[in-house]
Amino acid sequence: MIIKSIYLENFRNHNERFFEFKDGINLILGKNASGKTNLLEAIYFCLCGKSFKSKDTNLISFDSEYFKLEASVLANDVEYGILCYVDRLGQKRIMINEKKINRLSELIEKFKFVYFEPDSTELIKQDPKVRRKFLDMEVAKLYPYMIKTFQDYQKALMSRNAFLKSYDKKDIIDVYDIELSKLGCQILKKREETIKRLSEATKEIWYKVFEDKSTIDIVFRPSIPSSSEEEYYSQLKKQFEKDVQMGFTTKGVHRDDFDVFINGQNAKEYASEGQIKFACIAISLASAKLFEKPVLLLDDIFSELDSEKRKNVLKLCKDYQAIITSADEKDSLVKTGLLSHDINNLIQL
Ligand SMILES: Nc1ncnc2c1ncn2[C@@H]1O[C@H](COP(=O)(O)OP(=O)(O)OP(=O)(O)O)[C@@H](O)[C@H]1O
Repeated sequence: MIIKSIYLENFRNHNERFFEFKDGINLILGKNASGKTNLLEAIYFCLCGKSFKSKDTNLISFDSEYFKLEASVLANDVEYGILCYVDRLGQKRIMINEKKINRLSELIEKFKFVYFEPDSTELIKQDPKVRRKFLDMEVAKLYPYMIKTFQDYQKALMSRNAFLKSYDKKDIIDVYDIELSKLGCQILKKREETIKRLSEATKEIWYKVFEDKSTIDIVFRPSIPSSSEEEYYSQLKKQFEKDVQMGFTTKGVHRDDFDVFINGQNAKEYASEGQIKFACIAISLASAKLFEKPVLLLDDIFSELDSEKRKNVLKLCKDYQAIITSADEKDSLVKTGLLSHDINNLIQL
């Protein structure tokens, strides 16, 4: 897949800008606060219909009433024109080839991308919610039909929790337990599969980029480890008294987590900041291997990497279209030899 160009109108600090990209490595250089992250956010918005961090109206330039994005994308040999429009009243319109889309999942079905942000280290350091969100995004990109399963599970969970708070008849809760077991098991299976593939790919990347003898493993921690709906259901049932006491569902896929181990030690507890950053880079690049030629959106990936590691990252990126931002001065990149390394397009903001 290739992003050929994007036009931004009143999107954050970009009032009217047009950017063209090439296949291979596109390096965007610019000073702090020049709008590099905002440009990646605009591309991200076009590819999945939302921002990675902000609500839609916050993306409108401070002094404007709306933002508009127009991206030209080539995916599976088909040309797509994506138009996104949001105004201050929160009205939102997303069109692909002049046809309004009904579900955001239509975007995720067509366009595959990987996004690395400087805050990606939160993936390891933060609470399980962040990891579940990341994992479910990976699952959704691999199996777009799972988006509906996630939504249905959330609805069933909320209904069960509401019922637990005002519980009086045990038999009614069974309806929710059956539904949660069915959906929960589907989610569990897909998360397990995805973690397995991600872990294998991460090991490969880790070795290629960091070229040392340390090891990395990703280990899934399901809240209800089970291989069938019946087993899931009976474990859910076992928690029933506790759930009534607590007033919410204490076990299920909404409490799943995964851990990252470096040299057999849990990274969250023992890894250095540098190791955590490397692990997150490796996981992001590994995610790219799960799809067929996704676009890589890599924000500030070079900071804290020495020149050897930067070159290794670039080597891995050159098989994709990668849009990489950096606050480094062009001269300093020339000095480290980075710019002689297959940069296909250099954009100075
Ligand atoms: N809605 C908005 N309207 C106008 N400007 C905005 C809006 N939201 C953010 N900005 C501005 O965008 C600028 C930040 O842009 P961005 O985060 O893309 O910078 P950057 O080039 O990635 O910087 P750094 O190298 O420091 O990460 C800030 O000056 C911020 O005030």
